[in-house]
Amino acid sequence: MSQSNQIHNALYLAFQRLQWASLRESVPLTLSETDLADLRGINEKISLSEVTDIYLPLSRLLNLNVGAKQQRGLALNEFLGHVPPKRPYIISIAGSVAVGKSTTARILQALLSHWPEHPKVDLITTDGFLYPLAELKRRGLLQRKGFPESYDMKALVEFISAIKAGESEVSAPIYSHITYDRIPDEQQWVHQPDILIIEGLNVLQTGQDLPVDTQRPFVSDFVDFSIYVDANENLLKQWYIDRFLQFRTGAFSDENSYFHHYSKFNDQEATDTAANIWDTINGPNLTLNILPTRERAHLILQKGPDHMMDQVLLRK
Ligand SMILES: Nc1ncnc2c1ncn2[C@@H]1O[C@H](COP(=O)(O)OP(=O)(O)O)[C@@H](O)[C@H]1O
Ligand SMILES: CC(C)(COP(=O)(O)O)[C@@H](O)C(=O)NCCC(=O)O
Repeated sequence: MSQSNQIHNALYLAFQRLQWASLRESVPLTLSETDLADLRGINEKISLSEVTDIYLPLSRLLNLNVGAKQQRGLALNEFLGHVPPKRPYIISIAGSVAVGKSTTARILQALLSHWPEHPKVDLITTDGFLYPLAELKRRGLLQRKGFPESYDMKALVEFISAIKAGESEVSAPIYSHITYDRIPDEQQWVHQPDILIIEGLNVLQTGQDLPVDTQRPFVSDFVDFSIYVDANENLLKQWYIDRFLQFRTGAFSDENSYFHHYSKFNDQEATDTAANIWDTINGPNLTLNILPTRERAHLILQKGPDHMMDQVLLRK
């Protein structure tokens, strides 16, 4: 069954792919060959029609929303009679492991930075706020990686709160998919961007899903526009396995890789291993903690086979 069947129709305007694509008509934005090459650098599998049909209308919608927010800021300035600090517009991107959150985030980062009103667009992933591997082991959470309790939510909320307060420099820890751990002694710095995109499976989670000591505020309190990237679980599992098979010949062959031993696996062994990780960790996390947050999003992007977006749902 398509997961879209479970979404509350009264909450969203639904656009089929072609209807959505037509909403870019008035976008004065065209992509040069260099821009396209940059997008290909993000993910060579991304098709040009996906960019023009889905991401350009989306960048137009986001640009309009950023503009509306900036106008409200001007009204507030006039009312208060002083100039407040520059506060970034915050966009969050949620969804399952392997749905394409980071690819979506990087495409949006590239497209949004073309608009002269907001050229500085930074991107943060919440993976950096996973507890370090040793701490996950100490807490017995190795099989619960990605679950709410595996993140240092307090630090994540402090981070986003500092960004929203307009602090001039804020840092976040960095995660490595190769070492499967936080990178020690390295930070990503954020210096008052016009827009911050924050991507992670937990960005729509609220108090009900989180440990008691981190119940309020939560990430979504600081977010201006939230996106959920959605797909049927059968596809997600397949995309997870495909990515795992690619990693086997790429990242896992690095001797520092946590999964280096998997690089010796044949196709069947690697497929079985990935399917097992999906069935025991990422699949249950999707059902228990990620999918229930979907209807909190302002926009839901629904993908079909080959990562083609077939429906877009926009909150009324
Ligand atoms: N639009 C797309 N077109 C084709 N492949 C994609 C697209 N988005 C993601 N992928 C592929 O799907 C897999 C998961 O994408 P990724 O962005 O790493 O997901 P996430 O950040 O949600 O875990 C990767 O192998 C990636 O190359
Ligand atoms: C780090 C993650 C929790 C987040 O994943 P992402 O959405 O960035 O792909 C995930 O990649 C993960 O490590 N899950 C645990 C099981 C596994 O896939 O190894």
